[in-house]
Amino acid sequence: MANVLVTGGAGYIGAHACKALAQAGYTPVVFDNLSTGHRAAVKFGPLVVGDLMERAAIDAALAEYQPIAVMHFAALSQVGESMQDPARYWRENVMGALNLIEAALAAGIDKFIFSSTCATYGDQDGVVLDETTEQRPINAYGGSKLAIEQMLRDFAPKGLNHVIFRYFNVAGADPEAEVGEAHDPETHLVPLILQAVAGTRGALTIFGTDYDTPDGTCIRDYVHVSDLVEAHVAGLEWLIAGKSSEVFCPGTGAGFSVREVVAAAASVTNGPVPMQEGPRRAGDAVRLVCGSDKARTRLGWTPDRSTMPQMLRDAHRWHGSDGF
Ligand SMILES: NC(=O)c1ccc[n+]([C@@H]2O[C@H](COP(=O)([O-])OP(=O)(O)OC[C@H]3O[C@@H](n4cnc5c(N)ncnc54)[C@H](O)[C@@H]3O)[C@@H](O)[C@H]2O)c1
Ligand SMILES: O=c1ccn([C@@H]2O[C@H](COP(=O)(O)OP(=O)(O)O[C@H]3O[C@H](CO)[C@H](O)[C@H](O)[C@H]3O)[C@@H](O)[C@H]2O)c(=O)[nH]1
Repeated sequence: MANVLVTGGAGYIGAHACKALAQAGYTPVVFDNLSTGHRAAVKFGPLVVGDLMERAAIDAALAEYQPIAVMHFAALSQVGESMQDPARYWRENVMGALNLIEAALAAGIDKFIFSSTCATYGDQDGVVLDETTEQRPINAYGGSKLAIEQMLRDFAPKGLNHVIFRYFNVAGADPEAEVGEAHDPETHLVPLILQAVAGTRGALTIFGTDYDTPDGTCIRDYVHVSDLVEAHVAGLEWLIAGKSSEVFCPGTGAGFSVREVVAAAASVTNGPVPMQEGPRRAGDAVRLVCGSDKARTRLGWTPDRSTMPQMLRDAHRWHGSDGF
């Protein structure tokens, strides 16, 4: 079975990608410093504990496992933290990616799949976001991801073919609850709602109820993590087939407000969601919804688990399990 190096494979999305890769017949080799990931999340192949800031550690992993491709999930990824400490985001995200890209090229790898984000668009309310939308990030997290996208375009002529996925909001968990979302601190809406329902944390605070939306709360495009990682396997097979470097926005085109997610969670969990209304969170865009079918039409991707009840049910099942 061919090896694929999965940086960040001990984290939320990377661990799901490892399961999808294993199911598709690849061996996922995780490279992770365990800063936000979990050793117990690495279930589908070997784990190399290493840091992308150390080029020699990447070289050693590539020499030992000889992967055919790299999936690069590892990153610092909190918008608020990136506004507090931009230097760390520029240093670790950008330098880590540069080390990885140079090491991959030196090892003769020509396929690279990268986790980018709709945070590269900045706050463009009223604009339907797709692969052609101008990118104007408003924080160091989005800026660092945009820099890595540019880096990949600059290195393509050297022979590194790439697929860039600009994610919107990722939610849910493996339907078999083998892996799931476990961040500490948690900042994402769905796990915070489920923790509020379970009583493992206080009431959910809705960040802003005076936005220019039908119910006053922010709107996001949520994709099921298992659908998202299937897009990555399709992206890998796209590159294996010798197709061109591409950007895809794997969103669903459906927008849900915070209140709509809370109401759906109350229905799925059969319980009220303890909540309170609070002020807006700095840096939140009003509406981030994907306006493209490119991933469906070109990759043949069908995000059929990405209904709000399904994402909430799978996340709820995972949160009710023993976790990692
Ligand atoms: N979760 C989302 O909704 C979302 C949305 C858009 C983009 N993304 C992107 O998807 C990727 C994965 O996100 P996630 O939610 O799974 O995050 P996560 O924090 O759960 O996983 C990141 C993993 O990378 C590892 N890591 C971080 N820095 C490292 C380094 N220098 N060297 C080696 N390993 C390192 C961490 O230990 C962790 O296991 C990130 O690149 C993130 O920016 C996530
Ligand atoms: O306690 C909370 C947490 C979140 N929200 C709201 O719920 C929505 C979703 O918030 P998340 O924090 O779950 O997700 P974001 O939309 O902020 O972040 C996502 O998009 C970002 C880009 O804007 C990054 O890519 C990030 O990694 C990704 O999770 C937002 O309107 C937010 O204000 C609340 O009301 N209360």
